[in-house]
Parts: sequence; C-alpha cells; structure tokens
Amino acid sequence: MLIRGLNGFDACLGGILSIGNFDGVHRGHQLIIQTLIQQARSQNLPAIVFTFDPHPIHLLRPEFAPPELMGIEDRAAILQSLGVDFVIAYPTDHALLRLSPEEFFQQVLIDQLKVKGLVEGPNFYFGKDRSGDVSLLQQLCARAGLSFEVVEPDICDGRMISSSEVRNAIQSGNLTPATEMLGRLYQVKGTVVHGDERGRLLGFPTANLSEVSTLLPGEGVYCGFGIVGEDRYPAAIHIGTNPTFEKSEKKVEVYLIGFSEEIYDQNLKVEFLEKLRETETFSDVETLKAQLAIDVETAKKQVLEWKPAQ
Ligand SMILES: Cc1cc2nc3c(=O)[nH]c(=O)nc-3n(C[C@H](O)[C@H](O)[C@H](O)COP(=O)(O)O)c2cc1C
Ligand SMILES: Nc1ncnc2c1ncn2[C@@H]1O[C@H](COP(=O)(O)OP(=O)(O)O)[C@@H](O)[C@H]1O
Repeated sequence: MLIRGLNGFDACLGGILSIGNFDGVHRGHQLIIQTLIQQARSQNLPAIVFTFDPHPIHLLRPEFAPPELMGIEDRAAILQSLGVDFVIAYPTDHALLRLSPEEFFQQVLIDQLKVKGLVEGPNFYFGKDRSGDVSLLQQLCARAGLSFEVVEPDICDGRMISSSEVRNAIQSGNLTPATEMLGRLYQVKGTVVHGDERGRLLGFPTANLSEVSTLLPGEGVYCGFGIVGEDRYPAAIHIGTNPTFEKSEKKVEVYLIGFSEEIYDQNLKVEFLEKLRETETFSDVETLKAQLAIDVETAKKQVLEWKPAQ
C-alpha cells in the first residue's frame, strides 16, 4: 500500500524500514528489499520502504535533479510485487531537511513511525547535509534497541549498480547494461497524440507518445515492445527529430508490428530492448522507407530472440 501525506501511518507502525529513493528498483535495491522482507517476516512485522516525496534534490538543488526512471506509483507497485507491505512517500519540506541525523532518527523514525529495525545499503546518508552515515545509524539503532543490517551493493561489469549508472546507460542508448542492472526492460509511458500523419503514407504509421514524465533514452532508433491495454507488440521506436523532412521537433514515435488500430488519446507503454542505429537524414523518401523496412525486420528478429531474465 502506498501511503502519501503525513496521515495514514497507523497501519504501518512498528515495522522494519528501509529508507531510500529506490528509483528504478534496480538489482541493488532488490537485494536490500530481500533482506528487508526476511527481517520483517522473521519478526512478524511489516516490511516498509520509506521514500522522500519529492526527492530532497528538488528542494535543495532543483537544477541538478535528474529525470526519474519511474514515478512513485510504479515504484510502489514493483516494491509491493517483491513483498513490501507499505511504501511511505513522506512529504519533504525544508524543515524536514534541516533535521540533524539524530533529530531525524528520533522524531521521524522513533516517535512518528515507531520503527523496530532498519535495513540499508552501505552508501546511505541521512539528516541535514547528508551528514549521517551507516556507522552513525548503527550506533543510534544499537542505543535504541533496534535491529540494523547493511546489505552489500550488487555489482554489474565491475561497477556498483546505482540509479545514476542506470540513468547514464539509458541516456547513452546502452539499453543492454540498463536491462541487466534493472533486472527488467526499461519502460516509459505516455499518451498517443496526433503527428503530421506522414507515417501512414510511408507505410509505417507511428503512434507519437506525449506526456512522458520519466527519463527518455538518447536519440536514435530502438527495438522493443509497445503495450496497448493488455496487449504487447514488438515495436520499432524512433526518438528524435525528422531531419529527412526538415522537422526539428523531437518526437517519440512507435511503430507497433502486427497492429493496425487507431489509438489516439490512449495510453501506450514502451519497453526498450536495444538501440539499432542513429537518426539519419535520408536523401529521399524512398531511401527512408527502405531503411524503415530494414529496421522493422531487425526489430522483429531481436524481439523474437529476446528472453526475459530468470
Ligand atoms: C523505426 C523508425 C526509424 C526512423 N528513423 C528516421 C530517421 O533516421 N530519419 C528521419 O528523418 N526520420 C526517421 N523516422 C521518422 C519518420 O520520418 C517518421 O516516422 C515520419 O516522419 C512520420 O511522422 P508522423 O508520425 O508525425 O506522421 C523513423 C521512424 C521510425 C518508426
Ligand atoms: N502499427 C501501428 N503502429 C502505430 N500506430 C498505428 C499502427 N496502426 C495504426 N496506428 C494508428 O495510426 C496513428 C499513426 O499514424 P501516422 O500516419 O503516423 O499519424 P500521426 O502523424 O498522427 O502519428 C497512430 O497514432 C495510431 O492511432
């Protein structure tokens, strides 16, 4: 259950808690969650994830706030599918961010949430200016009689998995390592809007995605899946401008393979498998059409060969 605002904590008092942003719920997060759930189940207490809403960076240094990998509702849904009982989206304000680590521990974790134990990664910092670390938290927990466990980070290609590593990979179009770090395909969602109605003339109508509020992969052509309602189709996706037609507006266009319905104003989810190529300026429309046919064939093949991680 997602708890927003300062009310509604009654149902989740006295649990085992993990504090963090959990953006992307990547494999490192998943390890923390496994330990959180083991701890909670063994003591017969609720397993709780505590996130700050909005993330403190939006209040402290908004110009540095990176686009999110997923919104809070999607984060909560994945955390719950992993066994978390409650996700708290704790309202962040400047007064909260001014609390020292000791004050945050006492006022929020002990007085308000009556926490019985904590599980964190080694790079966890808390309190004003992120001045509290896991060794301080260890001491505070020991003094208050709370259980405390630090979970070692997960490694991918010799590097610690983090939300920023995932973001960098996606932004650079490196979807294979992003999938590896996430343990699932990266997904964005939006609403289908009208474009120039040129796609259908080219023989490849493209659903133009608008209102994507999370991070978009870097510009280029990708293969993946498009999800309309309950149905999932292989897809060739283009993110970028249409230089062949001297159009400089950046678009997210999805050609759904084996689909022919009108879906304007509907929700569409897109999952990215791999980057196929950069956006090019073609000398004429026939050359673009020939390349689109090749892209679609490649996308079909890659999607057919793809197997989800076990
Ligand atoms: C898989 C795929 C790859 C594309 N690659 C390019 C490209 O390299 N250069 C380009 O100018 N347009 C590219 N396009 C965009 C087409 O020009 C675009 O789909 C067309 O202009 C339709 O726009 P509309 O949806 O607004 O009607 C690509 C589209 C798709 C679906
Ligand atoms: N296979 C398909 N993939 C994507 N959209 C499709 C497909 N078949 C039909 N459509 C419909 O056609 C629209 C795209 O056609 P297009 O000519 O590119 O128009 P627009 O420029 O308005 O996007 C989509 O928004 C959708 O409603």
